[in-house]
Amino acid sequence: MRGKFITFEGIDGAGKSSHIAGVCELLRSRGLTVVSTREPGGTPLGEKLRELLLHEPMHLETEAMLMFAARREHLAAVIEPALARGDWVVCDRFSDATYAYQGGGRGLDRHKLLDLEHWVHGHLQPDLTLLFDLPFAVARERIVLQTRELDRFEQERADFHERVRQAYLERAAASGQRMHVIDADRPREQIKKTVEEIVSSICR
Ligand SMILES: Nc1ncnc2c1ncn2[C@@H]1O[C@H](COP(=O)(O)OP(=O)(O)OP(=O)(O)O)[C@@H](O)[C@H]1O
Ligand SMILES: Cc1cn([C@H]2C[C@H](O)[C@@H](COP(=O)(O)O)O2)c(=O)[nH]c1=O
Repeated sequence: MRGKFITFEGIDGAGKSSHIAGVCELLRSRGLTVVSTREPGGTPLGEKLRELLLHEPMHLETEAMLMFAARREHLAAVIEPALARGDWVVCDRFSDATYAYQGGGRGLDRHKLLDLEHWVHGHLQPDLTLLFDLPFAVARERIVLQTRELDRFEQERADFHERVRQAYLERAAASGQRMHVIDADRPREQIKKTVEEIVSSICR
């Protein structure tokens, strides 16, 4: 039987990465084989593209096309073979991020993104997407506590991140049952409980 595809989304610093390992553990405890991966990245080529995308200035359309180029490689080398084997794939970001960041944040025409999406993954969509939602100011406070250098996206102004957040919420509202909005402005333990309840609902 084909595996399931779960993605995590949210503005930078929303706290999603903190919960990915827990979800993989939960799925493995139910006897499932899990592949945990991320975008942009997830393959040797994708990780090289990630470095460029996060640190090298580039034209907006170049950015969108490189996101989808990395995704094409990721789908071909990792995601599609894993799902075909019956493994479950847990991915830190996927195409919803392109609609939110390149579409909402940067203002790229949605039709161009639809064309790229159709080319790269046709009708394949995640079975479940967890959208970690919180105000930008809260996410920013969390990010500044980290001592590392901020990447190109994290360095963007508040209005960029507000548009990304809005685009995510609009996408969630239009997604039917696929996307679940999680209030991420709460203590970690409460979020963990919500995440586990949602993920458990698709394990049955
Ligand atoms: N519920 C929470 N309350 C307070 N701090 C949190 C919470 N969840 C995560 N953090 C902290 O916020 C920071 C960002 O968390 P994390 O890296 O999980 O976010 P992220 O959504 O994956 O971010 P990015 O997309 O930028 O990689 C980390 O320092 C993490 O320890
Ligand atoms: C997949 C994808 C990602 N991004 C942005 C979003 C983040 O700012 C970075 C990735 O960093 P993270 O630590 O893994 O969150 O890339 C994007 O703009 N468009 C995309 O499609």
